[in-house]
Amino acid sequence: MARIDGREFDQIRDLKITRNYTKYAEGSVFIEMGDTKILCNASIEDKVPPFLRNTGTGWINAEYSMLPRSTQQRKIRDASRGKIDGRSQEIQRLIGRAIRSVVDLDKLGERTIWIDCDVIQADGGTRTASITGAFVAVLDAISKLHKEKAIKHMPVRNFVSAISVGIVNGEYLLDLCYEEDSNAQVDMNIIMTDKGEFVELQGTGEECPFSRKDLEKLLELGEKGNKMLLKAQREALGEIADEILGVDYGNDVVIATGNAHKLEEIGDILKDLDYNIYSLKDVDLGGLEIEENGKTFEHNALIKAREVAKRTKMITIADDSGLEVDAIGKKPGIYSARYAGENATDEENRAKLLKSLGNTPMSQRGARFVCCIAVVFPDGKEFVVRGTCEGTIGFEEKGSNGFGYDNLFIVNKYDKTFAELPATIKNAISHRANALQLMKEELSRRVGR
Ligand SMILES: O=c1nc[nH]c2c1ncn2[C@H]1C[C@H](O)[C@@H](COP(=O)(O)OP(=O)(O)OP(=O)(O)O)O1
Ligand SMILES: [Mg+2]
Repeated sequence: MARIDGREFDQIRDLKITRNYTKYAEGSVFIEMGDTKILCNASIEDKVPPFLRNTGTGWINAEYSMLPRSTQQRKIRDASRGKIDGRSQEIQRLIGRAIRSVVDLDKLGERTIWIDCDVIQADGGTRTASITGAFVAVLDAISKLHKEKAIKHMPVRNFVSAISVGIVNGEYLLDLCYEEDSNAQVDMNIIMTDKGEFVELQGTGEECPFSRKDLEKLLELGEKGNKMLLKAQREALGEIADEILGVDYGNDVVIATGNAHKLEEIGDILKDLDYNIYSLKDVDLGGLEIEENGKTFEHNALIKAREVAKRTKMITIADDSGLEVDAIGKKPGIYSARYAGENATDEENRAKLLKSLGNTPMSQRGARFVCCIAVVFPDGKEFVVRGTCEGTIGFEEKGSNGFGYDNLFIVNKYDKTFAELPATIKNAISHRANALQLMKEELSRRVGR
């Protein structure tokens, strides 16, 4: 059955978030969701309620109110009635809880943030839109404090938003307008963070109890809706959002290596990160030759990543790696690929290594693989990490897996060469695995995934 405003069952209403709507409040947001329109102001007061005095901890309090003519029939002002009704009371406590759930009150210091949500026009979903708008206002207000250095560390951990879902005439619907809300058999408010976690669920089957399956369907819709709200909040906040969510560099990553084995190992370790992974072959940069003229693994990795990032405008990952053998002064080091000459094959390089070590006894054939991974972002930001793996250089080649010096490198932990071990083990303990683990941690800090 078609919805009264022609939306799909999983479509939210037109959403508009306007920041700096009024001029006095530290954070002022006007949120419009279809015909629901709410002014959400966040004000900062330099004191806290008595129970928090001298604790260094802050507080967030919310008030919610509907203007007399926000509804179809005029509603008497709270002030004229002399008290706020139970519904408003319940809603304002919900808003307070939702916003507090994503803010570190300790880091806020002894301050109170007052959230005022005033409904200008109500067409369903006012409590959820209040939360979505109030979060933006609060983040704006807190960012100001942070910018002025009144607070040291950003107290906002996550984004939070809220949306309604329900079952109307037997259909699961996202973002109910008033008409739908008042005909709903089940209605539910779903408050979530950007991490996809739930902050609060308010579901009632007053008209008709609902099943576990119904609940799952509703949660799925709620998740979808909150994702759209998050996107709108992020767009409205611009750079301020990046501080909390990480920068959104898109989903494309290119691995800048001419080495098919590295490509496979790196791709394997990154596959759970939800990126589209491209290789140099996919991006076609002509016969690009990058001169690895750095003096360290770190520098060479950066040289490769920078060049490819500049040309592809994608997040670029490059690896520079090699073998350090202690008995020969950490050679071949950064020259590992060209140890036996500029276009040397792996075989030639290994032969040269065995020759240079000669009869050096096992106890003095200690070595380590080193891997530096550089990540360069489209905006030029970059970082580099290093991973190592300790071992010993054997007297002869053993095993047929892997590449490069693998069949000469006996891993201490297994007493077998990398070429004798299955890829699953190598990819769990190698220098590259260790570097990639560090890379993943730093990457997720920066891009928020
Ligand atoms: O897990 C490994 N197992 C065996 N050997 C390894 C490994 N990791 C690096 N290696 C050796 C191969 C090459 O001799 C040198 C890397 O040189 P390096 O310039 O970083 O790589 P590359 O020229 O093959 O590819 P590219 O620069 O396009 O990424 O170290
Ligand atoms: Mg190379």
